[in-house]
Amino acid sequence: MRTYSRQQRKSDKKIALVPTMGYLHEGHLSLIKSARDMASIVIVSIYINPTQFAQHEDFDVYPRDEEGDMHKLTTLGVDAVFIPAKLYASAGTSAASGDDAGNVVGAVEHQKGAHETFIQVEQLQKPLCGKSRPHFFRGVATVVAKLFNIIEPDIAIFGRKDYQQLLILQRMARDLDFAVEVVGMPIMREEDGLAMSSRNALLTSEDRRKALSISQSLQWACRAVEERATVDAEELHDAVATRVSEAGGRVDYVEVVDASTLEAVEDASKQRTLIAVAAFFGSVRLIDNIEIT
Ligand SMILES: Nc1ncnc2c1ncn2[C@@H]1O[C@H](COP(=O)(O)OP(=O)(O)OP(=O)(O)O)[C@@H](O)[C@H]1O
Ligand SMILES: CC(C)(CO)[C@@H](O)C(=O)[O-]
Ligand code: BAL
Repeated sequence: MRTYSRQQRKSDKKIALVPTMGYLHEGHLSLIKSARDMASIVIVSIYINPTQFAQHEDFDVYPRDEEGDMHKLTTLGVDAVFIPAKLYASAGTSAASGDDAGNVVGAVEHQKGAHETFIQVEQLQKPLCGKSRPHFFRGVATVVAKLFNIIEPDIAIFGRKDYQQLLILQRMARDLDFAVEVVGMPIMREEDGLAMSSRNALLTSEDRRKALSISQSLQWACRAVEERATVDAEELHDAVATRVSEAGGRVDYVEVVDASTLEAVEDASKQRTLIAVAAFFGSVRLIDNIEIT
């Protein structure tokens, strides 16, 4: 992979990377189309990264369709697809592969003599998804750093659906001087408003209908702030959480935060505000968010 991308660099080609976990939908394809506008070489990676899944999470059932993905990518005319068999295997079952308490958290395969280095973006990884998935962002940052080192792209493109992930990767690139511009793109939605996600394929049709409560309540909250019906973060939190749980979702979190720092705010009209939701429908965990400017 590195040989290919270095050849492109030698002929002064600008390289854009779109990292994914496959099972591609229109959200991914929109990132790839933007990549095409920004660079002359577009590389897509597909890797279901075990280090970002806890052992109890859905690594084994995560949707996969390599043939379908390759068909979509060929139709879009991407220049290269990187599908590594294995990017990360952890060296041990002690603190090297565990959380602060020394527990093993990733679904990663443990192999003697394998990897033991991780990247952590200390503060930004703590709130929102970091609370219920403490292993998650360390796994993401480590594997994305490896992709950056292998491919050496000029630009890397991520979706704003995974908003905290985007902020963390921007911070990692800045803090560690990666020569990569980390760019965020808008959330693509189904016609009825549901944020596109590979995991939507795991929803029953009834849960698919219930899951609409996420985007609908976020839209409602955004209007409420814009119309000054309510700007109080606690009220917004309670209203969104109630709507999602009354629809049958199990709320993981609803957070009303400063969109740059992810710190809690009191008044949603005072700064660029992010309202972010994670909720389970059946065993499927979905995330979505809305930015209020
Ligand atoms: N609806 C969407 N709109 C824009 N970008 C998206 C959307 N869904 C995912 N992405 C982006 O695509 C990239 C790859 O994400 P990934 O392969 O995990 O897809 P996903 O649909 O988010 O899957 P999951 O169901 O695991 O959340 C990430 O940068 C992610 O933010
Ligand atoms: C960025 C990523 C490809 C890292 O594994 C993943 O978290 C994703 O698909 O959003
Ligand atoms: N896009 C998020 C990947 C994950 O939830 O593991």
